[in-house]
Amino acid sequence: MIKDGDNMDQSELVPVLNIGLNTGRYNFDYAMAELKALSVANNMHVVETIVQNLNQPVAGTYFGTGKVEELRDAVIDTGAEIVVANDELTPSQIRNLEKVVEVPVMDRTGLILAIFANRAQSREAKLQVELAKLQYQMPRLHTAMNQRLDQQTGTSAGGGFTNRGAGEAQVELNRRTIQRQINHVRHELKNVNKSAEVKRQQRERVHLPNVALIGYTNAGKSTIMNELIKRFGMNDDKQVMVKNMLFATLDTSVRQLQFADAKKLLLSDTVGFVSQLPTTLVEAFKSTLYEAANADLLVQVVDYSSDNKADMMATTRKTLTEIGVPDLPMITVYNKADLTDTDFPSRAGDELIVSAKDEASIDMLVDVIKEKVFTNYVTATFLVPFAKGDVVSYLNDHASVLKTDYLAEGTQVTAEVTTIDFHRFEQYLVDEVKD
Ligand SMILES: Nc1nc2c(ncn2[C@@H]2O[C@H](COP(=O)(O)OP(=O)(O)OP(=O)(O)O)[C@@H](O)[C@H]2O)c(=O)[nH]1
Ligand SMILES: [Mg+2]
Repeated sequence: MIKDGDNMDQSELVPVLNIGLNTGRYNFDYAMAELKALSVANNMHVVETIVQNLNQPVAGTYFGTGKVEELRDAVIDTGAEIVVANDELTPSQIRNLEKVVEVPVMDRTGLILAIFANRAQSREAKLQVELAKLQYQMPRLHTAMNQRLDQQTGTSAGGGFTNRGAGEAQVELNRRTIQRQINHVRHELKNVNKSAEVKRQQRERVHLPNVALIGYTNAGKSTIMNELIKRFGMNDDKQVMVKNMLFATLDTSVRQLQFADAKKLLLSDTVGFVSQLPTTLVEAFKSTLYEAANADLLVQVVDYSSDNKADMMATTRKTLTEIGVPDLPMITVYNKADLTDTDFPSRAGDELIVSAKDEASIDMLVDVIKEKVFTNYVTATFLVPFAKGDVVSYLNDHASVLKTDYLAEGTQVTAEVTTIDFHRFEQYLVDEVKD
């Protein structure tokens, strides 16, 4: 089930009309339900949906002539202020439709871009979305929606350009303005990337395993992240935002978790995927999903209660490939089992059926994650001279210490350590107990 927003005051939402072309795609109904949820995520309220069965879009107008007239009448009857199409439209289809319906026409790509532009938080995400939006606007300078998108997201370009009927000279001027802005944003991004890169390198130096929650939007990634932070996070760790809305998360958050046996890992919550992700946004995803691309383990979260979970998993796989995430070890977490009749928690190999709010489910998930990432541990005994107190405190902080004895020669510590730490402290080794 896709939800469309929690208790929003409809009067503050823009009335829109959704349109879609049913070309016989087997998941068409789901795609339309998702378009509605995306519209709501962009502060819109869907007053009507009109679909047409056609093998392919009409080149000039998307819908056939009769249907376009029906659409115009429906816009008048319902007071819809925008028409939102389920597919990516050509610039001329948008212009021709706008001429008839006399309200701005937006396509699925424009809608996703607008949501991202409104939600992006970090400077890097904002710049990536701005870049994607400028690239999308470039060939669509003639459309009314372009102007609206611009006003809505308050781009630095300011309003003013793109009026229908604007002269060619004006359009050319605007094109050059956009090109300059694209260059500027690209330049800014390089600087931001540098500082993000420094932070990443710092994290890498800590040598902690990196686990990333990934998957389709609204699957419950952030909810699972918060349950894990609640139980295993550091004291000052903030929770991440959970919302019953598509694209609640647009930036990656990384938190450190520590378990009772002192083992630690880094957990990242990432932006959710959606079908028909605009190609201009793939770049933006690439940089925000750096954490996923460099993870030791991917935890794919799937809404088990959705009839469309197979498609969502296929889209997730496809998007991971598109953004260049390599084939990493992955477990699959079928979430929201509480909304189904299936017993949970349960596990079959690398697949779990859980509910994020259920304690036993989180325990099972933690067990599987630990089993996957803490594989290179050895139990060893080190005799550390008293002068090397920092080594003992390091072991206390980073390893599961099983036994400590104060001997005449120094502190003797038996601990479970990573193979990296094992080699680091090999000089103090007394006895390696087992693998
Ligand atoms: N019933 C039920 N609801 C859940 C469960 N897990 C998450 N939810 C709800 O599903 C909605 C989406 O959860 P999020 O954690 O924001 O989903 P997300 O995968 O982070 O979504 P994006 O950030 O948009 O990619 C919220 O309303 C959650 O409360 C679950 O196990 N059972
Ligand atoms: Mg989220």
